[in-house]
Amino acid sequence: MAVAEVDVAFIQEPTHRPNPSLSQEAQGIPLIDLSNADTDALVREIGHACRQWGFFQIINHGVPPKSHHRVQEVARKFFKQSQEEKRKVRRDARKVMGYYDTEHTKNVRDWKEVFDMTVKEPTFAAASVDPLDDRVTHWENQWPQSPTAMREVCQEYARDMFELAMRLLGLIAKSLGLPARRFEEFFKDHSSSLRMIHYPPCPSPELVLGVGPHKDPGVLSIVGQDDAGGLEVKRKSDGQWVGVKPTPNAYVINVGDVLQVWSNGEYESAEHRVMVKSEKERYSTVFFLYPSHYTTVEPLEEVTEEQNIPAKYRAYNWGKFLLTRKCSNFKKLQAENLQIHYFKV
Ligand SMILES: O=C(O)CCC(=O)C(=O)O
Ligand SMILES: [Fe+2]
Repeated sequence: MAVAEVDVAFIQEPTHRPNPSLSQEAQGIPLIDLSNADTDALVREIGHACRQWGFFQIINHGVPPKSHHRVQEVARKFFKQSQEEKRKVRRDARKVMGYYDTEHTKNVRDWKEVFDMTVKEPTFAAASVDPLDDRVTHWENQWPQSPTAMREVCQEYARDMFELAMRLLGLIAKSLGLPARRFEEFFKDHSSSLRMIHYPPCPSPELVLGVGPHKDPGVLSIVGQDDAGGLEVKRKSDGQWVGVKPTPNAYVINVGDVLQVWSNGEYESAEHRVMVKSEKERYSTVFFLYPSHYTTVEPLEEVTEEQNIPAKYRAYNWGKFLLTRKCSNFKKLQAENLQIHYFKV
């Protein structure tokens, strides 16, 4: 029986199990052409996509296709190596970047292996989750011996992604009626990271998930996927899971929790998950845009006080939040990990 083939740690609760045979690719997930010379129209499109979906694809974004191909190629070479080789750059409680294959989303193990790198080197970070402890530490990357090009290829790709993320954020700021550079102050010592993910084929794709249902905690995420498919977003209008169609040379953008708080809920982070397949493996690359660790995340005055709208979220410290989440993704806990709704007023 198929159940016996996957470890029980991977098995989702019946209500969270995917339905690979019924999965439909959504009509209507916005596809936005970033080369549109009509900036006002572009800003309106972005605003609409953030409001209706919190999820959209972009094309003609200016990042050369070669940049994504190269990073996918090094990822493939890296993940093809033996477990022993990969574990030489294994992430642990002290070294938070590197290889990792036992991550849990909401306490169920994901059917995936990842390699994480921090973008700014070094990256300043909170030293502990204790709110009274104001010590700062820094995160560094670990690089494998092979493939030798991995470091350079990833660093270059991360630079491209950061530039693209800041450009998108400029358009998003405008769509909220703010100056294009309104958010820049939060990224002086940004704590963004880049993650390469490999989803191996799975004998029981109907019982597990590559990544369980979740919302991304940061500002926004940029996903580069291959042609395998499997990424699904929960449609806000009816709560239905719908597939995000792999589109050549496109990136998938999703709104994270920080943007939800900054916009005082005007834009909402979208819940998403990844299904796996029995025959086909999948590779993806995700850039997570995160502010400086010392950022106090709270609804912007321009969208609350100045418009007489009460703040819907309490302020919180980004560095503590990120570290708390990182620690909880590390192992199976007895309780739900820290979620943004805890900060709802
Ligand atoms: O692999 C993907 O397409 C998305 C992964 C994801 O949602 C995440 O790592 O937060
Ligand atoms: Fe995600």
